[in-house]
Amino acid sequence: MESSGMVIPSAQEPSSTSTMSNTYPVSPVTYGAHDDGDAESQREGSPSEPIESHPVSESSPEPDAADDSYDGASAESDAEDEDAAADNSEYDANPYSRENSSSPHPGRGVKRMSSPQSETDLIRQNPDLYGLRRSGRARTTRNIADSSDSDSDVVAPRAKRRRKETSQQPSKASRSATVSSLSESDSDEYGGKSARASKARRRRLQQTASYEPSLNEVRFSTRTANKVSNYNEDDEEDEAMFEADPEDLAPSYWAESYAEDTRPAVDVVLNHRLKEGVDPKSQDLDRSDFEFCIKWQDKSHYHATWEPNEAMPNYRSTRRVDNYVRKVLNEDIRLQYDEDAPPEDREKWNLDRERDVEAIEDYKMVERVIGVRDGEDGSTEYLVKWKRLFYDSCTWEPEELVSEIAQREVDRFLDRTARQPWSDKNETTIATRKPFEPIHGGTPSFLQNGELKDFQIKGLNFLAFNWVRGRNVVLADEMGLGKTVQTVSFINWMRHVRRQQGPFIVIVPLSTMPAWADTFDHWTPDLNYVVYNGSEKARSVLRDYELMVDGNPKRPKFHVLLTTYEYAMNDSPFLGQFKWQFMAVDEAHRLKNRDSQLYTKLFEWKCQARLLITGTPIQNNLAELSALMDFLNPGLIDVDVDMDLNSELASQKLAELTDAIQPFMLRRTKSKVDFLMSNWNTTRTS
Ligand SMILES: Nc1ncnc2c1ncn2[C@@H]1O[C@H](COP(=O)(O)OP(=O)(O)OP(=O)(O)O)[C@@H](O)[C@H]1O
Repeated sequence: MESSGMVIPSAQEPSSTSTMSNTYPVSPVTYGAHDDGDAESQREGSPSEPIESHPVSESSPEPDAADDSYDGASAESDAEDEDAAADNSEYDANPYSRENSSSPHPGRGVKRMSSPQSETDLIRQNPDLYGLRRSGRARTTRNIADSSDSDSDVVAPRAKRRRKETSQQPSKASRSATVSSLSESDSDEYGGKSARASKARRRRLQQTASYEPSLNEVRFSTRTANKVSNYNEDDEEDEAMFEADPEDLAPSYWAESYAEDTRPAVDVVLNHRLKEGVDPKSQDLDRSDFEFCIKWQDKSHYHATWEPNEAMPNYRSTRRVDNYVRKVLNEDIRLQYDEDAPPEDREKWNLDRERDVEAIEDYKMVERVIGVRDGEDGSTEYLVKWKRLFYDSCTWEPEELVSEIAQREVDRFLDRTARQPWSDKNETTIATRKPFEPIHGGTPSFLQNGELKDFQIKGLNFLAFNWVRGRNVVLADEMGLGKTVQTVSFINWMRHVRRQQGPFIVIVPLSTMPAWADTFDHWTPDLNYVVYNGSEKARSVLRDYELMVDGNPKRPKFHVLLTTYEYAMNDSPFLGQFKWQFMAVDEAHRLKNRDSQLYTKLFEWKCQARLLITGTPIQNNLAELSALMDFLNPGLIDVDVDMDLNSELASQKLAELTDAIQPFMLRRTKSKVDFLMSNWNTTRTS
């Protein structure tokens, strides 16, 4: 048992919606498989209807080890047509669909990055559409908050100048974008002072994460971003906030008069409470009646302490406390005691505070132990990654403490260190792999906490069958049918049945990253996956501690690296050093342009097996289809991208093309698998 419960801070990415063209019939072509196929039968390439007149169709995915093809074809249902048409109308109706790039690379021709706020709006307003029509499954368990370090710097000496600089970057509001409806719904709901304070509260609390403007970093968390506040942060209009705190200034500022100040420095004020004995009904409360929960600079949230107001002279950077008092405490007092304060303001304020406090408790929980060293006094120290914080917030902590609060994570770390992934070379090499043996008899034991549906086991068999054959495929099930679950199952099949321990890489859009992490956590808790994201500093910590033994990419120490397109492209020189056993690309229609940077970079990586995952395998034209097919199996399928779709021969040619593609693509629709969402709940055991 190695990892669990990863938190997903991540990079904010450009919108993934694509520009539609009319070079191809509007209805997306679908390839699919009946879910009711005979377990032993297998049909190879039965012709289907022409692509332009009908969605193409389906086959039984039941594998047969003796055959070279896993599936056959037949016409997809009319229902599929309707789904497709509905999808397209959605597309056309959405303004973002035409404006934003399908390529995450910002520098390409007509393509451009959406503003982060637009991205946020798009996610929130169109959860299905974002990421090109993923399912409507709830993705609200984790949300995005920015990870800019400017939060904690805002009252620092050079804050004013910095702020001007950062205004050249994507706006701070943009960086604070969140997919949570909660985070945005209140913008107009409450006015006046409390609204401004509320806005400030929504800014993040996490401290001092270094910010990478180029990646426009954001954070996923298990809670809404607006639960995370930085009470030390300023309102835009509050210029006084930018005055330098002399205590924060660099030593050189004071030249000769400087003497080292060793007092502890306030990093963030996390909370406040009335001192013991103070009457809460008192009408003239002020800051002297309160204690403040202080997170100290260079220390984790775990070591935050309660300090009375009169203790502040003992500390540095207390301007942050002043700011907190002005912006949070005073507002809190006003809302609690002013009878004229609107009740809805008070209610919202209290809810926000509760959420903030909950979030802070998470920051005190050990998510992973990632390193060990001898401390200065010879005692052992562990490097701790804290829950919901990026890797650049890792801190070295004494062994006694970590053992006391997270012995399980210590054990997991030691276990990972002692048993590095090892793969069976006979299975790694395609020529020496054992024949395929389909999974029968229900959910395999290498999956935990749930039961796969029959059609998902067939999907798993489809992936496994083709892997054994050395063929790369597309999993194109309709949204919500469990493509993520099937892919995660397949990865664990490789590990447990074929003794392949990676490294595997899963490249996904930002919006689906939390769902991926949840799926790994839930179904394969024995698998060590690492979420590769965060600022340059965070990724540097990741590289130093989580990925390789002795810095050697030939000796990976993780099973799966989960990342986004942005990081994959940005860190391609590093990530391209690994010899990937398997690469899965989610929302893979992003690879429809073979000239895009994402396509060319991923294509260059050494990778033995590839899987494309998409609910909309073919959208516009044959060139896109050709690009996808060549990404998987270069040169294997000859797609005539210049085909005249109006010619007499078009139907026949398209039917032939359909046959050629069919073995490489599995698509089922909800109507075909008799899909009932409520079934999930009854089958899950936890
Ligand atoms: N066998 C199962 N048992 C319980 N829950 C399941 C099962 N299969 C899928 N789910 C749940 O259904 C939801 C959708 O699954 P998943 O995300 O894997 O689908 P998907 O095809 O990848 O969807 P999308 O195209 O929207 O990404 C998830 O919440 C997942 O946990």
